[in-house]
Amino acid sequence: MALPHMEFRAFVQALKDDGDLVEINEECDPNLEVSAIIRKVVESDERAPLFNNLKGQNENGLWRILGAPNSLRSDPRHRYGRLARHLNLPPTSSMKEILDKMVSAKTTPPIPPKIVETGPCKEFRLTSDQFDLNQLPSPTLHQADGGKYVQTYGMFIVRSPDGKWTNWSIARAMVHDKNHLVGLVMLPQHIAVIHRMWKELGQDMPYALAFGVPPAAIMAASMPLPDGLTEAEYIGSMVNSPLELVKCETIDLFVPSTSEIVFEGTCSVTETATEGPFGEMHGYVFKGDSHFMPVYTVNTITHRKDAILPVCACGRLTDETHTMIGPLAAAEIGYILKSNGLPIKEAFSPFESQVTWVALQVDTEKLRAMKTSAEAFCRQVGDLIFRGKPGATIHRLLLVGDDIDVYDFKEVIWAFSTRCRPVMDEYSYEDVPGFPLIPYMSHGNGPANKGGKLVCDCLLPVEYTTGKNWEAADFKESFPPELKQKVLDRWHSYGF
Ligand SMILES: Cc1cc2c3c(c1C)C(C)(C)C[C@H]1C=C(c4ccccc4)[C@]4(C(=O)NC(=O)N=C4N2C[C@H](O)[C@H](O)[C@H](O)COP(=O)(O)O)N31
Ligand SMILES: [K+]
Repeated sequence: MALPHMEFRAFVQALKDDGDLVEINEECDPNLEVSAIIRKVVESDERAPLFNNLKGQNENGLWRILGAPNSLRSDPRHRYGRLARHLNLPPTSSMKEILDKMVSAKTTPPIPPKIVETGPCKEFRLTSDQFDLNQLPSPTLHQADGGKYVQTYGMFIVRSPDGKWTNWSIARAMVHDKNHLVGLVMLPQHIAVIHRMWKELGQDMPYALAFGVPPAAIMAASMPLPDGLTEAEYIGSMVNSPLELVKCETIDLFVPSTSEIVFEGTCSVTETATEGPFGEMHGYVFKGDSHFMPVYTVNTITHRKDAILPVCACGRLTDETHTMIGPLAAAEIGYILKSNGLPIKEAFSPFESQVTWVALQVDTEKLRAMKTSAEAFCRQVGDLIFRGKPGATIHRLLLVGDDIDVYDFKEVIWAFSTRCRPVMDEYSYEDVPGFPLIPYMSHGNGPANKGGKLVCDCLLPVEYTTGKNWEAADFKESFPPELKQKVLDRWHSYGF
């Protein structure tokens, strides 16, 4: 078996070896029961549930379900252990180490994938008359959802008509009928950009949808990497070995050879159907909130024996939409600011902001050397991020000083609450694309797709000129080191 970050089945075994898996062998109903269990798991950072016995499985065990594939662990020492296992990092890794790994391939040469003849994803093959997506255990995730969201943690593979750019990404999709899905295809996402290219040609877009791909791949699929970048090469470079891909049966695309399940077909550039509502990443499902979205035809399914479908039952904290979408966008945002020469040290999207904020730690010594004003600096940051794709889902950028750990929300909210004067220290952006999935946008008072963004300056004026002129009234900063050491040494003998 390959390493956990390179093969999904090995990843599931690694969770089991970590004591981070609960195997449920009694029959569970994919209609809400499975999702209710996953919801309870992710709301309490419980171990990942593997449902081995689903109502509706076919004779070859298609399919089982792994819930909460990339959510949090309750032990603070292994909080991000499931994410770390996606990247072959130690389970004690911090979020900083995980995100640094995700940007590490920006400065190393791409490693193209290796094409192999066949692989485990080819063990079984079903043509469209041999399966019915409504009979298979496609899960209903929230009672008000508009359909069975079978696709929440699989990877769409689509390629530009000229063949130069192959994009891997996660985008949701629900069962439309026996052999069709309908899925969210929305700009500025690359799947929508490429869909438009095919639409201009008047040709339906070939796609593959691979479930249970190498965990390192699904991480990059969820990251807003630059336009035109082929994730397969990026991931190869990130893990320092070529990904093994195998050709699809019916279309000219390639999928990871160890994928658990592969759907193949074409995404219509003309036919749409109602998609949604869906219990989304910000924690809401609005009844009747559906839109017309493209229809995907599923021509062929190939899969492993007893294949596992990974499922993200998204909504309120803390699931994959929070551990991945916000932090991975923050990693890209931090990289963009640094590569434009701005004095940014760390970038993170706090879960408590429902990943609508990114906190940016500023190197204030370098900031002072810039001899800039708060307004000029904040506008520089806002213009770079709010007018680009990686910032699409973020509505507040918080600039904080060296003393604030952006990975610790208590620190971030302290700086925001005490150093950013409402209105005066906030720089608004109403003329940039907005993120229509946030309720104050989709169901708010203003336009759903435009504006509603702020750069919040949580740096006090002295941090721009002469530097921090205060001490925090806390144990760390308000006592001489030798006294602190004495207190720590004697903590237990005092009686604590
Ligand atoms: C990890 C994860 C990511 C996403 C989603 C989900 C999970 C679990 C589910 C649970 C299915 C919920 C929705 C929520 C989704 C969503 C929709 C729009 C914006 C953000 C999220 C959405 C979706 O339906 N449509 C979409 O276009 N992008 C999604 N992303 C983000 C997307 O994978 C990243 O943005 C990535 O960077 C794409 O690649 P590229 O285009 O940059 O190359 N999808
Ligand atoms: K991507």
